[in-house]
Amino acid sequence: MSENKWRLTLHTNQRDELFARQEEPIGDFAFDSGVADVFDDMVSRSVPHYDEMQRMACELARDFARSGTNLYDIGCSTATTLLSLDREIEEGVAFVGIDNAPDMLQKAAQKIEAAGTRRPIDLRVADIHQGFVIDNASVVTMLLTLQFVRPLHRERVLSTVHRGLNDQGCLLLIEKVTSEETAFNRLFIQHYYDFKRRNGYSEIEIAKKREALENVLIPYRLEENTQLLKEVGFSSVEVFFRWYNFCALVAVK
Ligand SMILES: Nc1ncnc2c1ncn2[C@@H]1O[C@H](C[S@+](CC[C@H]([NH3+])C(=O)[O-])CC(=O)[O-])[C@@H](O)[C@H]1O
Ligand SMILES: O=C(O)C(=O)Cc1ccccc1
Repeated sequence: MSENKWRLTLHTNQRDELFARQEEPIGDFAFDSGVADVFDDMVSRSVPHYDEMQRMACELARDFARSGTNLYDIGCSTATTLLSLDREIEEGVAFVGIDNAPDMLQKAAQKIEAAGTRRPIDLRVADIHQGFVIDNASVVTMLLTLQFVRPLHRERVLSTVHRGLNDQGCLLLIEKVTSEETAFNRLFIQHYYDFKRRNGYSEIEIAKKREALENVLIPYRLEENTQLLKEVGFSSVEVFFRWYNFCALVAVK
């Protein structure tokens, strides 16, 4: 690895102190360069069992991937999933990463370049609120991304994914979810914040991020997600992982 590539790899692993530092009033959470710089650390300290959910999603993706088709990762962020998938899945499957944040895709491109992949990875800047292309797909992954899509657009986004999948193709989804029972909801969120504390986030950091995400990350109930998937035409839907308010789903066309 060249010195430059090594530097880029290290750069991606900066510690997330975004909400520890900011003095100014909290704005809405955005995937800008500040977030992109610390994203890998942020996501691994903020999402319970992140590595295991990634591993399982890749394992299931491999079960459904077919040579001569496309695999799309919607909300690919810094390409963590695409890099794992590249090691798992045969080279006859073409990879496309979609994200609307140029700063995140820049990090993705750097990581892909530094890692060296078995196939070219097509990174596309696209806002899925505006429309996007899914074609001849055997696998689509949307890991922690549908939750950022405005509720009114979710059905259309999932319809586009369903239309672009081949028969027997699958969508892999990971979402933060809410519970219908407010008592459970409160407990699950408490335990989630305990998890963040164990991972080194302070009360202030937790509170500030919560505020920043308030109108940006809108979790649905598991049943709402399942119903939406069925409504747009998926024939079977199954939960493959759950930890309190995080849930992973596989849906087959
Ligand atoms: N409208 C949109 N159009 C396109 N992309 C969007 C949109 N809204 C948000 N994004 C993108 O969705 C990603 C969500 S992060 C995914 C993690 C990754 N999947 C992982 O498994 O490591 C999850 C998280 O931050 O909790 C970001 O990169 C946004 O730019
Ligand atoms: O931190 C949170 O509350 C989350 O739901 C996870 C997350 C991780 C990275 C960016 C935004 C949200």
